[in-house]
Amino acid sequence: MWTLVLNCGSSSVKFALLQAESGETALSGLAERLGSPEARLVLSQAGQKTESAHPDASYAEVFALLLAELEQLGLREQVGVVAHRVVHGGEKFSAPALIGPDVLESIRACIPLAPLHNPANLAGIEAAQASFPGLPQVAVFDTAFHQTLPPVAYRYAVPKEWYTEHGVRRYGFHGTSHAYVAQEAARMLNRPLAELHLVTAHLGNGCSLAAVSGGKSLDTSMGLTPLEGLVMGTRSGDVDPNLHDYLARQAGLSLEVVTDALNRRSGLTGLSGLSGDMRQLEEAAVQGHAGATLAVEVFVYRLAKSIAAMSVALPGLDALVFTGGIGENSAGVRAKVLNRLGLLGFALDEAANDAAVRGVAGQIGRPGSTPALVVGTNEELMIAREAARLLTPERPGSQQLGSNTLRAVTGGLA
Ligand SMILES: Nc1ncnc2c1ncn2[C@@H]1O[C@H](COP(=O)(O)OP(=O)(O)O)[C@@H](O)[C@H]1O
Ligand SMILES: CC(=O)OP(=O)(O)O
Ligand SMILES: [Mg+2]
Repeated sequence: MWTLVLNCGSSSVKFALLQAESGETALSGLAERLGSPEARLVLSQAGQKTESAHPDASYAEVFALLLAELEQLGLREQVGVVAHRVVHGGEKFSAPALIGPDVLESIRACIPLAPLHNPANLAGIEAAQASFPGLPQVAVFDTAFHQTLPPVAYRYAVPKEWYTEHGVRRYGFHGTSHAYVAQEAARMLNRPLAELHLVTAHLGNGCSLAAVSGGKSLDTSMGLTPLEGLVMGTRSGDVDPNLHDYLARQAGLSLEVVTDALNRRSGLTGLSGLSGDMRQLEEAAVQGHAGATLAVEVFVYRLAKSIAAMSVALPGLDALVFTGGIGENSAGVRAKVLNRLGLLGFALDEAANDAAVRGVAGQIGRPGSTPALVVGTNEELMIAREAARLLTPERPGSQQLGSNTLRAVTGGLA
């Protein structure tokens, strides 16, 4: 059965049509800069990439283009389930959920906690429901994997009623990616996941760490929202919590202006004054751009510091895992990070590090040192697998959903 996976971001949509069992992918792609004059669609099929410009295209228009493409390939009728990445599920979801009116309402209720992501996720769900009215739609939550965090990791040191009445706690994100690369790391190390203690570093546009012990998340660097923790492409990560107050009094800036700047004009973008794209910054740093050099150095310093802090959650550290666009491709970032982490037993194998680029996974630590692995993430495959696990009752670990339950939660659609 083919699964259509949709990952709707704040200005982009990633999608894949794949088989959950084998990972065989018929079509995948990315629509980015939606709503802007530079909007474009990139499709990958059988190793071939095609790119087209669609100025000012919206989510709905991109979805129509995707459907037309599926139709043309004769695959539209083959889609058996649509699986959606949903960024914030609050405390309600520790597993994927079949989308019905209640689940939609819960996703909507989490909009204030992920204002950049959840509205886009809902737009994707609504578009898919309209186009595939008879099919089960499954939500796979970024937050679900981190529902195993103990209170010591998820509680903030703030008044108790903020937690009990308003849900103020650490939730954590990028859960499907952290879970997937932890499984892959166990395979590469040839050891059971159940006995491994890992720190996983997902370094894309958004960046986060997780401490994964026996396949369970024990701590993570993102918090109530995807703004906390590491330096990211456009997000600040950790700042002094008094920042809003200070800027309001000192510069007359409103809550909205500061929040928007921390999300969209900070991180690598804010530090460099040039770009939030690591590859571009590394190139500019080589040319002597001072802002780019500073941005990369701050990114690396904060990352190394957080990896050391994250290892406190674990009884030991069996390996560090790098993934995401930066983790998979930037040998420079990986080298600088490991060189700062000698105290955790890391020692870089330079040749292995230089060899590990897009699509090439590998061990980049010297023999006898704490292993450091580069692992390609595959959130789409993991989302398809999670959806299949939910919908196939006989599989071990899946939820036992009978057809009546299916009908109930989908409001009669299944
Ligand atoms: N060869 C490379 N060298 C350094 N950074 C790279 C390279 N390729 C991609 N990146 C960086 O990866 C980041 C995007 O990561 P990605 O995981 O694709 O993003 P997203 O979170 O949107 O999925 C960007 O900062 C980009 O510059
Ligand atoms: C939660 C999050 O930060 O997601 P992304 O990296 O896709 O922005
Ligand atoms: Mg990504």
